[in-house]
Amino acid sequence: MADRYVLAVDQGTTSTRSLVFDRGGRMVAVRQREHRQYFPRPGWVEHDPMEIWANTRRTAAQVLADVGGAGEVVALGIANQRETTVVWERATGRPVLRALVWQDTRTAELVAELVARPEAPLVRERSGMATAGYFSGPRLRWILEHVPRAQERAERGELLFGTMETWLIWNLTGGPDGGVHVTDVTNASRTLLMDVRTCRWDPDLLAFFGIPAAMLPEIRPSVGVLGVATALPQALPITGALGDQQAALFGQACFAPGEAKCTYGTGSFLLQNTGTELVHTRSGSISTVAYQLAGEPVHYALEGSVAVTGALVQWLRDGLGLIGSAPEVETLARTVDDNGGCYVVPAFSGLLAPHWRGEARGLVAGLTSYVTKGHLARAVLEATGWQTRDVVQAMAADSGLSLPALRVDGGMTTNNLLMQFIADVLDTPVVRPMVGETVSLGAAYAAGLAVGIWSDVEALRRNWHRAAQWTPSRGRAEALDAEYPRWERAVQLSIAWGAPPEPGVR
Ligand SMILES: Nc1ncnc2c1ncn2[C@@H]1O[C@H](COP(=O)(O)OP(=O)(O)O)[C@@H](O)[C@H]1O
Ligand SMILES: O=P(O)(O)OC[C@H](O)CO
Repeated sequence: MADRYVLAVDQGTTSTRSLVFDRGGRMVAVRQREHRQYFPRPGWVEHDPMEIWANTRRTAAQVLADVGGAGEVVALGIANQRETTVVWERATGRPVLRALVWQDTRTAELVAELVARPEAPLVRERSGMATAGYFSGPRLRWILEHVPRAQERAERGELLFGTMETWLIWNLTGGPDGGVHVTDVTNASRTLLMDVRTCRWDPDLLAFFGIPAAMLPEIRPSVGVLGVATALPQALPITGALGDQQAALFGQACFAPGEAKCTYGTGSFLLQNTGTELVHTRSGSISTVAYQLAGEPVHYALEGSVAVTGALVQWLRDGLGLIGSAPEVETLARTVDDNGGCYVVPAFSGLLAPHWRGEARGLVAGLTSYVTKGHLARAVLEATGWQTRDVVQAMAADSGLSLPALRVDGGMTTNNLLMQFIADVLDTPVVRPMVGETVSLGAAYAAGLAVGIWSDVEALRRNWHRAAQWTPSRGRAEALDAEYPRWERAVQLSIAWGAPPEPGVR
């Protein structure tokens, strides 16, 4: 009998990848296409949804051809960049403007107005999230205010809203000709419009943001039938969809409360499974949906989202020209023994968790003539470690859960110096699995579970194998504990720097 395979689409911030996995969780084919990044104004970041749809269709068709007759591809799972917001015409499938990407900061003023309203605490209570421009709700509000007649057209049901998985599923299942308008519950949890306890659109939140219910997709479990993709060379049931960071949690087999992963890429996203009980957050982490299997209760996670980690290394390379490639940051950092008293806070577009201060701006603190580019490189890497500690502390305060180990993935995890620093600064072992493609693997797992490729999550757990581990160095945690207040002070300075000056102060 031919092997049974699963197709996964990983629709990310910079590219779209289609991958095919076998039952052992091994990747047997992969195709990738980058899409253009549009920066029409400072702080604005846009993608062309039509380009992303074309890339999805093309890469998926390519991998299906690549595996050819070798095995039978039986299901499709989707993982996507989260919070990126698309609005399109139901009748034509044409987006009303380009997608507003999760990194886009144009809603800053709008968010400040919303936060000042007396009903604002409702947002955290109901959605589990912070009222921040990072999430989709404010972007959708912005679109309805700025695209001519969008509000009235949305109210009449002529316009549809979706995050990337919704947009892709609608197109895959027929677009204007009967496309299915659905979202998975993890993506819906990032909109600020869903009650995180009931997992339904919340009328009070819709009223708060002024969003017409007629434009919203139906919320569905992450694992279960979402539709049939008829727009591919082979019709395939779409049986899994997850936001990419939740997909990485799934692909890392973090199914038990306390198990956690952090994906270290352009930004970093630490998610810790908290089980089927919702955790109320007060310390700056957010309560998000981890996943839901059809017919089963929702599993929740706490999340610490950090906007800039690998992007700071890119800045060292492209902005300052101090290194020629990202891996060179480790060589440069190893030319010195410590940070020389230097701290870099990469608040390029404000700070996300646990501070949620959109106005913060980046800074380099502690400069003396002693500091060299080696110290700066070390401070750049340490910024990722310190930010990880910030979010882990907030999550521990919110959940009371300990962190026995941190599973890691993403481009920065090839940096041994950084991974050791993270193990030391958290005083926790850091482990990396054999399969680094955790996002797409998670999407494949979700889709494959629904069609019986894997019997249950325990079968997925057995596929997880450790490739590398970093253990805390003896005595280092105490030294870093003592140093941590300096980092915290640098963060406070970066927030103060971005705040409007007090009246009378020049
Ligand atoms: N050896 C390294 N040390 C530090 N940072 C690295 C290293 N290799 C890659 N990076 C950073 O990792 C990021 C790319 O990781 P990736 O997981 O591909 O990110 P994304 O999925 O967000 O595009 C880049 O920001 C790059 O600067
Ligand atoms: O596409 P990525 O990997 O940059 O992930 C983006 C996150 O989903 C944003 O919340």
